[in-house]
Amino acid sequence: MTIQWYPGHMAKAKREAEQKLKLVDFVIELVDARAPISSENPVLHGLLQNKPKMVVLMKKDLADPAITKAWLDYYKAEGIHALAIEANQKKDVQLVVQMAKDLARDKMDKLRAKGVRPRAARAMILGIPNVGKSTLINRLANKKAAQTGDRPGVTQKQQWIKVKKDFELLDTPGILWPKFEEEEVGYKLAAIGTIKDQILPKEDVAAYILDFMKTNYPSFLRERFGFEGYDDIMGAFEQIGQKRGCLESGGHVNFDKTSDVILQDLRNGKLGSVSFDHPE
Ligand SMILES: Nc1nc2c(ncn2[C@@H]2O[C@H](COP(=O)(O)OP(=O)(O)OP(=O)(O)O)[C@@H](O)[C@H]2O)c(=O)[nH]1
Repeated sequence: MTIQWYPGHMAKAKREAEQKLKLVDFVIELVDARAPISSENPVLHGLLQNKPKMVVLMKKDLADPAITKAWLDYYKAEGIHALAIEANQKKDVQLVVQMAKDLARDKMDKLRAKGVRPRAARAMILGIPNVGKSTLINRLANKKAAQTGDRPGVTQKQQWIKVKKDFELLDTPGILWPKFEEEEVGYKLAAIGTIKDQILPKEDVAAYILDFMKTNYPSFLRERFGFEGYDDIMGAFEQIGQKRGCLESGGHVNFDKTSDVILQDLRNGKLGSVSFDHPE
């Protein structure tokens, strides 16, 4: 889904998320493993008040494994429940269920302590566009999972997916906007495909990726495009365009097509497992 985030849309998304939040015991916040800080929503922390959350770093298959591990260590040190997954790996999805059950158990214990009969803990998935919300909901709602029927929501009926006996998930995610404030964050989000290609010029995003790779992953550049370093970015585009056949009549390199090649190669992992945010 592509959304242009105007202030009115942001206010509406925030209102909807707030309404859904009232219905749940804890939140599953999805971020992109390649940029866990840049892909956080800026206001979620405030919306949660003291509601427990777990963080799922999605698309770990596309991220640098060493940096993902550093992120998990960081979250652990901060006392935040977090794990990294590849949505197509069943065992990874089971880890999400397990961690959610642990959070649910806390809730159940609190209810029991108050003398209230425990009920299934309810959670919702929240995150910025394209982070993998629908994919994870579908994986958690495997065929055996039953719908538990309608329960009154605030403005509409909400459907709950019974993932486990003691853990139910709201079947629609909360969608919040990405960060826009810092230019570099914008480039990172555009690089991983989280904000629309129209928002930042494609060639600028492709140039950002090449510069980032030159500094952080030069060997991946060599493996994919046949060179490591370069002095001028135009020369790098020329080489890639020539190598990948992004040519116009007269044999000139087409920079627009070359940008597409760079963006696609990064987004589908062909440039290697690349992380844009570091915990420090
Ligand atoms: N490589 C990889 N791709 C994933 C993973 N999880 C989701 N995706 C892909 O990411 C893209 C976006 O996933 P969605 O589930 O549609 O994301 P969403 O957050 O629901 O997106 P919106 O509807 O825009 O809010 C899809 O192409 C998914 O196949 C993952 O773990 N690894």
